[in-house]
Amino acid sequence: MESADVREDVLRGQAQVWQLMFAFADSMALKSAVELRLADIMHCHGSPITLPQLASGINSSCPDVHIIPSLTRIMRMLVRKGVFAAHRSSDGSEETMYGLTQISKWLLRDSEMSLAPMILFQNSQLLQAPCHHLSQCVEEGGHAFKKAHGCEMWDFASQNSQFNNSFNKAMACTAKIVMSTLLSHYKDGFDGIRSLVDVGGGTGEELAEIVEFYPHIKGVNFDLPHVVATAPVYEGVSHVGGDMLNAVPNADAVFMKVIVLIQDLY
Ligand SMILES: C[S@@+](CC[C@H](N)C(=O)[O-])C[C@H]1O[C@@H](n2cnc3c(N)ncnc32)[C@H](O)[C@@H]1O
Repeated sequence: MESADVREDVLRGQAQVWQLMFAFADSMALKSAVELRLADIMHCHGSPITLPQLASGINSSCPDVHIIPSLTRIMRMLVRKGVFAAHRSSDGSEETMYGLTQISKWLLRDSEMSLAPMILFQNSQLLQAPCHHLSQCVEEGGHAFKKAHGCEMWDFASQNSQFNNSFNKAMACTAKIVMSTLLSHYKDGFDGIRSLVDVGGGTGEELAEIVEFYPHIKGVNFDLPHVVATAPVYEGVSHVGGDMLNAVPNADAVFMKVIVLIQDLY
């Protein structure tokens, strides 16, 4: 007969399966927080906020009374994960007040340091669809993106402007975060360089950060034509479209970030 400890372990294993089974619900709740701009509503309010106040800040044609039940459930999940803070009001009303945490500050849409575009992209239906083909990739080989969408990701992006924009914004939002750390630690690395080409540089944000820090550098942002076609103008940076598998523009040094690995993934 099984001991009580073994039975306890078996039941714990079962509970962990349920947690894994519903792990997607966490990322979907996070995505909905960004879509509904919950962090921005709290930020604009400037102090902890009640659920009806949060509901009234949501851009919806529905009366608040219809919004509140589903918003309550989403907030419950997000508070449990530490995305938002919740505490009882001190005015004696017993109402729950919601506020930002160090996690939700990264969800602010208009902040310079925001992961909102990355959250929206990573959890979009278009990027989630390939995940349903993982076992098929093991069984047959091949790439999940192609199985889901019928072509490689870069070709898909060149034909689908919504996906292209969402991808480029997702990449760009990490540029400020990563580059500020890189530039403060890799101090002397750029000193002797007069020109720098960022291969697979997206819409040029990371190179713009480098050139702003080292204005003596002439920056060349190199990426696929459909990507540079949407790139903003940055002082000291020129955009060149092409395929790095054929040739890359000449420069004193080449910068590459998150490029080699993804060639294999997609
Ligand atoms: C994961 S993103 C990284 C973007 C940026 N380096 C960063 O770290 O945020 C990969 C980039 O490589 C570009 N890319 C993919 N294949 C390419 C190719 N054959 N030639 C030039 N760029 C390419 C994509 O368009 C995309 O902008």
